[in-house]
Order: sequence, then C-alpha cells, then structure tokens
Amino acid sequence: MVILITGGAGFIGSHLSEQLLQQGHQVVCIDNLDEYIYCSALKRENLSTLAQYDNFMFIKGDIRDKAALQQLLVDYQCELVIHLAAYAGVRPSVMEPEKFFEINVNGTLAVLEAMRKAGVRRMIMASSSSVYGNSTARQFKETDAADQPISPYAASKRAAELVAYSYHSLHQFDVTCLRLFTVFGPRQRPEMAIRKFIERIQAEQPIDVYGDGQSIRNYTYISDVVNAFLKAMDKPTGFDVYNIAGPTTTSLLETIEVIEKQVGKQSQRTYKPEQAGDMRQTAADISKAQQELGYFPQVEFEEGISRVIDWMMRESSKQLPIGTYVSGRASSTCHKAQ
Ligand SMILES: O=C(O)[C@H]1O[C@H](OP(=O)(O)OP(=O)(O)OC[C@H]2O[C@@H](n3ccc(=O)[nH]c3=O)[C@H](O)[C@@H]2O)[C@H](O)[C@@H](O)[C@H]1O
Repeated sequence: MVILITGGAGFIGSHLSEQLLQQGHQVVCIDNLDEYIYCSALKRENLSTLAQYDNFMFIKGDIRDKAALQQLLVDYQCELVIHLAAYAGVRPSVMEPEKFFEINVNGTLAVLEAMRKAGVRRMIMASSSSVYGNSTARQFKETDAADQPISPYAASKRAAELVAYSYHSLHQFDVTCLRLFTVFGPRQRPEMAIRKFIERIQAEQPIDVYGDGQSIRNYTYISDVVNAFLKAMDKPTGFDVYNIAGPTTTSLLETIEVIEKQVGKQSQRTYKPEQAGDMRQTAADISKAQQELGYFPQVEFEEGISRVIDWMMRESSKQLPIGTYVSGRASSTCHKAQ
C-alpha cells in the first residue's frame, strides 16, 4: 500500500514508518522539520534511519500547503493518510495557543481538504488522552464527554477530531482517531518527563517535579502505539475513536523511583507548582480497542524504561544535540534540555 505520513520525521512517525517500510509498504513522508518544540537535528537523525529503505520517500514541506499536498497524493497514488504532524505538548500550548491551533486544527483541515481534492478518503490520525480533561472517571472511555479540555493543546486535538468527523459525514471519509496516552520510548521528545528525568538523574542534575508528585499517567510504550496504528489499518470503514494506552498507570513519584532504581542514582528533586493545563490523572479503558482492533499492549512500564535507558546510553556516545522548548521557541543552539 502507498501511505502518506504527515510528521513522519518525529518520534512516533519515524517508528511507525520504519515498521511500515519493513512490511513492504511504500511510505511517503512529509515533514517541515520544525524547530519549535525541539531541535530538527533529532528529526534528521530519525530520517537517516528511514532513508536506508528504497520504498521511503521524504518531502520537506508544510501540511498547510494544500496544493502541494494534493499533488503528492495524486503523484504517488496514495491510498491512506496517517496524520501525525502536530505541535505536541500541553504546557507550551498554554503559552502560545494560536500556534497550536494553526497547526493542529487548520493543518488538519488542510490535509483533509487536499485529500478530498485528490480523491483519497482514508485517514488514521493521532489524537490525545488530553481530550478527556480533568474528568473524574476512574478510567476514560471513548463514550465519555470530551468537551471540557483544560489546555489549548487538548482543545486543538479534540477540534481536529471534530473537523475529521465532518469530512466523514460530508464526504464519506473513513477516519480512525487514536487517542494516545503519554507515549514514551527511544527517540522520545526531549522535553517530555521520562527522557528529561533519565538524562538529568544520570548526570546528577536536579529534576523539576510538578505538583505534589501524585499525578497519574497511563504511559504507553512506542512499539505498542505502532502496533495500534497497524491494527487500525485493517479496520475497514466509518468514523471511530479508540483509546490506546499501556498496561498500567503510575504516579509521578513512582515513575521517578523506577528511573532512580534502573539508573542506579538518587534524584535531586525540586518541587514546582502544578503546571497550568496539566491533567491530574490519565487512565484508559482500552476495551474498545481490544475488541474492535485486537490491540493488546505488550510492554510493561518498567521494561519500557529499561529499553529507553539502553537507547540513551547508545545515543550518548553519538553526542547528538538535545533541543528543547525554551520560553516559546526551540533553543537556538539545540544544546542540553532545560
Ligand atoms: O497523552 C497525551 O495526550 C499527552 O502526553 C504527553 O503529555 P504529558 O502526559 O503531560 O507528558 P509529560 O510532558 O512527559 O509529563 C508527564 C508527567 O510528568 C510531569 N513532569 C513533566 C516534566 C517535568 O520536567 N517535570 C514533571 O513533573 C508532568 O507534570 C506530568 O505529570 C505529551 O507531552 C503530550 O504531547 C500529549 O500527547
């Protein structure tokens, strides 16, 4: 199958592309190698892995360029779009909401419109656990209301789902939205907690702990997320949303303890106020994905952490720059995470 992946140079996109290429699919990746959330050198490194495959094609471009996107879809005779391009990150979205809406909502609309004009009507898109807001439900279900987002990022992801629904309704698009729960693994974005914590604990530098440490996350290992996308490709028609999450939940303090144990060092913790836009807890009911997609997460949290640490040890020998979000723009020098 010929598949167009938006945002294919990023963390999830590069892992998914690799699997699809290994399965013999032709992958056309469009990515603007943006520097906003983190350094593009890391995305170029991801691309270098994919460039080894003959069935991989990379186009540096912006998803809002509808004409170019339409041309790509036609030229390569794409049958499916996997839409991952987005500004990610709850906390930066509070500071610059317009940017998040411009890419996550208008960008999604541009992709859908280009698809309509090119006659491609199948999309799988990455949504987010954040759409559930601070719901008091013990485990979020797809049938729960998702109309009280607590960050612009969450609102933008929910809006993208709704725009996609309108294309399903008006133009008979088949759309599958995967609501991903805090994904982690090798190539993870540098400003996300797990990567930041491992790096800083290893380097014996202090870590910031937001709130009282009791917030809860249902972390999901990257290979389980890739598997969810592959399963969704077999799902035939209609419009659906699915929770995609790992097997367990952990509190922030438990997460830090697991990392300390595996790194073999104690953290130096600086407690900071709870961050605006941060969810208190995420926990998924994944029974719909189990029943309808056959999605069963395989990687336990501790095993996932151990794999990330192994990867980071291997990477540190390459001395790659580490970019991060710094007050509204990626650090221009792309040095150490803040
Ligand atoms: O599921 C999602 O939809 C989202 O998952 C992710 O968001 P979060 O669950 O907030 O992950 P992440 O930043 O790793 O913080 C984890 C915990 O560490 C705490 N945290 C974080 C950093 C830090 O320095 N200190 C800290 O205490 C922090 O307060 C939090 O309690 C994606 O970033 C987002 O793009 C989106 O995809």
